[in-house]
Amino acid sequence: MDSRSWKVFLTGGAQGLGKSYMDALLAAGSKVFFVDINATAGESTEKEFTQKYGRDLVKFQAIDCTVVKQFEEAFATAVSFLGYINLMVNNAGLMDESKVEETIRLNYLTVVRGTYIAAKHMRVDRGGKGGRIINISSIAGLQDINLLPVYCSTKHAVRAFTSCLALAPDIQQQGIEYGILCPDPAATSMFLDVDDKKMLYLDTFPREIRDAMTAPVETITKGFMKLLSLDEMNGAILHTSEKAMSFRRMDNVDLGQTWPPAKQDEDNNSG
Ligand SMILES: NC(=O)C1=CN([C@@H]2O[C@H](COP(=O)(O)OP(=O)(O)OC[C@H]3O[C@@H](n4cnc5c(N)ncnc54)[C@H](O)[C@@H]3O)[C@@H](O)[C@H]2O)C=CC1
Ligand SMILES: CCCCC/C=C\C=C\C(=O)C/C=C\C/C=C\CCCC(=O)O
Repeated sequence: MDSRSWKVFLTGGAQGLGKSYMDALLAAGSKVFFVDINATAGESTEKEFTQKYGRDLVKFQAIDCTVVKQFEEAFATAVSFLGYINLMVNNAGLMDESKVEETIRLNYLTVVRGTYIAAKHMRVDRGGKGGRIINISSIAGLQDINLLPVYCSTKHAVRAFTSCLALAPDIQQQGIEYGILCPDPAATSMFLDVDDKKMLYLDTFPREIRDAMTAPVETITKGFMKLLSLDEMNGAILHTSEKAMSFRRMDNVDLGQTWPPAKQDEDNNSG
């Protein structure tokens, strides 16, 4: 567990993984402002955490994160509540292959927007106090998963975007560190409510296999807290599964001028 106390802005915290990250952050002494489009679930989570940790430590606002004005205004309200923000968690996400625009808008454009809003506030070289930005990608941001072409590409985009920011030449002056969490499938509504519109070729993915590879929410939260506990987090990509967690680096394999690749090259490149 990280010993620092954080002033946190988190998106999509009403339920699922975001709620669990907040629970761990609050238990470790942090103060959290969270937003979610689901007002009923958000208010219920706020009530639960207020009773558990105290009224001054957690605040919820119902917004649609894809609406830039709502996002900016909620961030400003969060700064008033917290004093400043030194941890931004872009967590809200959607997995539904039948909703192409909505998925790209929430999973990618909104993460870009949220990252820039937080970075503007945090940058030490522009009068801020510095901080960390953790963007939630997925195993689908590390591998090509044929069941989820749209979702998968948004998670690759989140991972690539965040890695690019971590490589900025003025990163030290910014005083910001960028990290990426890549969870395996986890037992949230995203997993429990999956159907053959949300995921392609679902019939090729038997229920027993799905269940066997799905991690408890607590396991993914341990990964989140591990990432946050690093003395130097900038550029870290942490994959967290039911069995293990491991840091990742993206490699680009040169296959030469022959296509299709030899069987051995294909196998070496299949993750
Ligand atoms: N559950 C899983 O297997 C995995 C999830 N992830 C990622 O983790 C993140 C959280 O996922 P879960 O907790 O599983 O999902 P979830 O569906 O349980 O929670 C997502 C939350 O985002 C909120 N949300 C949706 N649209 C919104 C909007 N426009 N504005 C504000 N809030 C909005 C929902 O109301 C919900 O509370 C997502 O980015 C997801 O892609 C990554 C890997 C695995
Ligand atoms: C077993 C998963 C079924 C439903 C998953 C629900 C939500 C998952 C969200 C993710 O971000 C995880 C992404 C992909 C999971 C799907 C398949 C994993 C296949 C992994 C592999 O081929 O190695």
